[in-house]
Amino acid sequence: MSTSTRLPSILLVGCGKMGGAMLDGWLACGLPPSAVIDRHRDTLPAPHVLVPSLGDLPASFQPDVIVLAVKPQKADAVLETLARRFARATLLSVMAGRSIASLSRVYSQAATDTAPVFIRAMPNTPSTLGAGMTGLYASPDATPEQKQHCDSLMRAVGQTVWVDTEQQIDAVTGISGSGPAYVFLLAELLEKAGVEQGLPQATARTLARATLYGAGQMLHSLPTDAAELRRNVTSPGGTTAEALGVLMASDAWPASTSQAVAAAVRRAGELAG
Ligand SMILES: NC(=O)C1=CN([C@@H]2O[C@H](COP(=O)(O)OP(=O)(O)OC[C@H]3O[C@@H](n4cnc5c(N)ncnc54)[C@H](OP(=O)(O)O)[C@@H]3O)[C@@H](O)[C@H]2O)C=CC1
Ligand SMILES: O=C(O)[C@@H]1CCC=N1
Repeated sequence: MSTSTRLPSILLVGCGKMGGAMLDGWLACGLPPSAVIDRHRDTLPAPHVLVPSLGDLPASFQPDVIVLAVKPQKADAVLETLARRFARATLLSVMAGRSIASLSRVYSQAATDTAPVFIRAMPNTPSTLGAGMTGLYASPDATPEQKQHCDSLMRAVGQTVWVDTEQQIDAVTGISGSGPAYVFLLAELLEKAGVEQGLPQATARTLARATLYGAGQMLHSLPTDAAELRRNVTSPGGTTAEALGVLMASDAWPASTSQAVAAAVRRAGELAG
């Protein structure tokens, strides 16, 4: 997905699986001159700056938005360094769980006279293809311009939805942040089941992946309820009904999906800090 809105310049701290996925999408959308702190990448296309640590940043560099994409457990050291360098900053955190209160506390303790504004985003890795889904929450002191900057960044790599409470970001994490992993697990399990039914592995893999792609395309392109799309596959007395009878038994998918999402949301709460 592309955007006609001009993207803000960024300082990206943490360029692993999620930071890297977003960066790929932003570079494809004409990111203005920005900087990335990363110890693994060798190059970044001009005019962007790649440095191994915050201390190596050009002194004059002032991004519109600082994107925090390190692990929640590693945030404090990063925030302490940032606070000493950027007194006024818009910080977009994609970290699961870490609350704005805990991030603000670390920032303010590290340097006095700071006025950071935190916005939380929960993206997902399909952002790398412009097919991301991001939930966003802004602290009440965020200005419309700061929110717009963060929204345009995340819309450049997919869809965005704003939520009303910070707690709801944890629910977003359990559904769409972690969600691609659930889908990839289904691909793995379908492939395995195909092999169990006598198909060559490569054939089972193609069938599983193409089926998830096709079904995903239908969900993306059609306004039809998922339940109706499911019923359209399910002939009375046919094969799908037999399979769904297994999957939809109360102790199978319905319960395990709810429990899995609840476990993710609970873990996000534990990471709040
Ligand atoms: N993966 C996902 O699908 C999603 C992840 N997130 C969130 O994104 C964040 C990152 O997760 P993920 O990308 O999976 O993790 P990764 O471990 O892949 O990426 C984190 C990156 O941050 C780097 N890093 C650590 N400390 C610093 C530092 N001081 N300065 C610069 N870079 C640093 C790490 O480098 P090194 O290895 O050298 O330590 C690593 O490259 C997490 O907070 C997670 O909650 C959110 C949504 C989805
Ligand atoms: O597993 C995690 O904690 C991160 C957040 C959502 C997806 N990956």
